[in-house]
Amino acid sequence: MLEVKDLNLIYNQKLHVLKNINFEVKKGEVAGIIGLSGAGKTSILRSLVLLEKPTSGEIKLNGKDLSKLKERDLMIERKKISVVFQNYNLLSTRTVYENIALPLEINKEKNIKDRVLKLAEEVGLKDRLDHYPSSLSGGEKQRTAIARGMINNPEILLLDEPTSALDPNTTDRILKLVLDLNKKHDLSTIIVTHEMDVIKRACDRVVYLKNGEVNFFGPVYKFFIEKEKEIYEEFYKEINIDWKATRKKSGKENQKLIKVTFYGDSTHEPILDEISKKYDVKLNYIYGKIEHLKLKPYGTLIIVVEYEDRDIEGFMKELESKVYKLEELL
Ligand SMILES: Nc1ncnc2c1ncn2[C@@H]1O[C@H](COP(=O)(O)OP(=O)(O)OP(=O)(O)O)[C@@H](O)[C@H]1O
Repeated sequence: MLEVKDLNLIYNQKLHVLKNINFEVKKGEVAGIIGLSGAGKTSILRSLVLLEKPTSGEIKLNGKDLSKLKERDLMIERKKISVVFQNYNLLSTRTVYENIALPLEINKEKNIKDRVLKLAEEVGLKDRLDHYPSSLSGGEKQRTAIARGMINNPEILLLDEPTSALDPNTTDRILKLVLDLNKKHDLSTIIVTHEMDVIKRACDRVVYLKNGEVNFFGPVYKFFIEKEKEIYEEFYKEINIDWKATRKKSGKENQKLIKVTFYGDSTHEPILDEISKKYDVKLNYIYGKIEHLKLKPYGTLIIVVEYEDRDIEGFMKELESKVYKLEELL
């Protein structure tokens, strides 16, 4: 439904911030756009709704290239994409009710009260409708901004850093709300974030932006499995394991250092235990973790295999056939 093709954005004819960006978002999908500060996330978000006119490339919504539309047609198509900005952009002189109703008032639409009340109930703001933004918590402000974004039944909801200003419990509740709305309305949702956890817990596919380029675009599980080392080094420096030291320590004869990746149901099965017994090899676990993604878990283990005179080739072959990925690190 949304296709971004060879998108380029150059600010002031010199700063090339978005370089040949390609990705798509399907109907009902939750896509995440992640990158470190300065990677170009906000620039993409602004380009998607033509607040920034792309220097070249296409932004196709249901086959129509928004960047080529005339002002009037663009206004019509633009209404199908709602943006919830990071600072909420709520009007301080209007109550929660009046903030949510604003887009309907501007369009002089009917049944405003019914629609606002229904949505307020859905997002959990029924008891806050006559409050002003200054008396709302961060989570309530975010709910109000999301409700206002949803009031026109958009086809795409674009959320800019929806949880970066919230505590962990409120983050949980806002992500749950976003996923509930996504399911109930079969709504395509794009979340711009710098938090890996948001990608893990809420997204189906991810666009990983690095220095204005798409470094990865694909399913979230593939992203974490294939880009693991890179993203751990970039985003979680403090828990990165010392690969060099690990390699050195295990560099003896009749030993292999392997990395095993599981995905889905096999993550919780005793595969290694069974195969190691069958081939009578000894396993020394150096590092392990299980991550819970939106749909299925994935796990990584780093193991030293001690094999003496055992059939190590048979062991490796059988293990490879039963796990998502097997790598020999040494
Ligand atoms: N309107 C603008 N004019 C000129 N340069 C800009 C403009 N907006 C952003 N930039 C520059 O473009 C680059 C990408 O910025 P952008 O805000 O898109 O990144 P970001 O990934 O959203 O970062 P952050 O997470 O810090 O918000 C930065 O070098 C920034 O200084």
